[in-house]
Amino acid sequence: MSVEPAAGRGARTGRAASAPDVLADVTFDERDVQVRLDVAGGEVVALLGRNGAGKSTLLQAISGLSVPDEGRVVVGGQTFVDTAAGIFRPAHTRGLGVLTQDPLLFPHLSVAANVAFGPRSRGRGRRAAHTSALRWLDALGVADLAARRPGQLSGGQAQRVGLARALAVEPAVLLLDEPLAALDIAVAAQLRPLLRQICREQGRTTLIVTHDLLDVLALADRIAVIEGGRIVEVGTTTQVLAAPRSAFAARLAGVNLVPGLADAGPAVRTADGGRVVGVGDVPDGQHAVAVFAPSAVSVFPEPPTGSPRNIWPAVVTELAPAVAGDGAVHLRARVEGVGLIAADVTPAAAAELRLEPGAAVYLAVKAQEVAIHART
Ligand SMILES: Nc1ncnc2c1ncn2[C@@H]1O[C@H](COP(=O)(O)OP(=O)(O)OP(=O)(O)O)[C@@H](O)[C@H]1O
Repeated sequence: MSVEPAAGRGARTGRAASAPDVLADVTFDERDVQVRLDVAGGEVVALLGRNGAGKSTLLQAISGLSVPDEGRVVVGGQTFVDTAAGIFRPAHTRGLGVLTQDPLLFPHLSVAANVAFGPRSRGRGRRAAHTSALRWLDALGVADLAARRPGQLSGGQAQRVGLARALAVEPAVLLLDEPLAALDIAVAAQLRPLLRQICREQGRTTLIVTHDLLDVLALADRIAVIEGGRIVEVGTTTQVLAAPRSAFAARLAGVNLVPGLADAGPAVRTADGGRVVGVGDVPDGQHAVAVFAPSAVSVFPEPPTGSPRNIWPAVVTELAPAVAGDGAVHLRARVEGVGLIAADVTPAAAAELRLEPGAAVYLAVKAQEVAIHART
């Protein structure tokens, strides 16, 4: 897979860290949205929050699709919006790469013409724009679809074309609004590494709205959580997931995450000598994370017999009613070398196992229940 960097964009280290690449400080009265966010050059920020929180409104303020009642939007030193000074640059003059759930391709144009449209409207000649479109389609693995109409594409193909179109304008900033949400899991899993390469490995300043923990883990340097039109939590991905302060981040972090390096197994080897076996294809030695649900963890008083690949002695540290309120007991137990692991057990099992803080137990997790992903 090869995805070329857009001309003129530096690597992550290539930009001055002093000035933010994106500054948005905007208020929408009717929507009750008031947010301020800085994004540094080359940084990938994930915007999280429940439906209606204001994530898309923030992206629209930056892209020019919505006009704030008050505030400023400055990208790469250029003022796109300054309500006090009466400045508003229309969306098509901002040179940003935008991709939403639905790539909104022009149905009457071929795939190649859709991708060439941006460069054309920015003054490139027909031939140069076409050549650039083919280059981007090739980089995204869909060159063979150049002559098709959007109606002849699958969802995943259309999203690759949408990404090629967003990149063909050589955007200063990428704005991605749930780009994988409409795709089925297998197609999203194919596109995620491509997005990772485009955003992170090539150091493109990116804002991505997502509900998916896997997107956050694979792509984001920082997380900003929006609730009720306000940013309630901002931090590095590791900080927010390790110690979430907002309800949304806590729910997102409700899964077990074990970071480390990938090794054959496939498995994740932790810095403290622990190992979690799972399913995944992260190359050996790369940063990886093992992800599994508390419901996938079984608790035993003695080492279980049978097939689970992960069996760990553990000490219970905490018991609480499960967040879901379904009558299950939510337990945390410390596993040497692996860390704190959350497990859900039924109240009957909790009683039978005499689970209480300090109890010595064994945790078992089947390898098939553990997803191993590349990590930021
Ligand atoms: N075009 C619009 N005109 C008026 N109000 C709007 C408009 N679009 C969104 N809103 C309102 O603004 C608030 C924020 O909506 P927004 O679409 O930004 O949320 P979101 O976090 O992106 O949600 P979702 O995850 O559902 O896309 C909501 O109360 C919504 O009803």
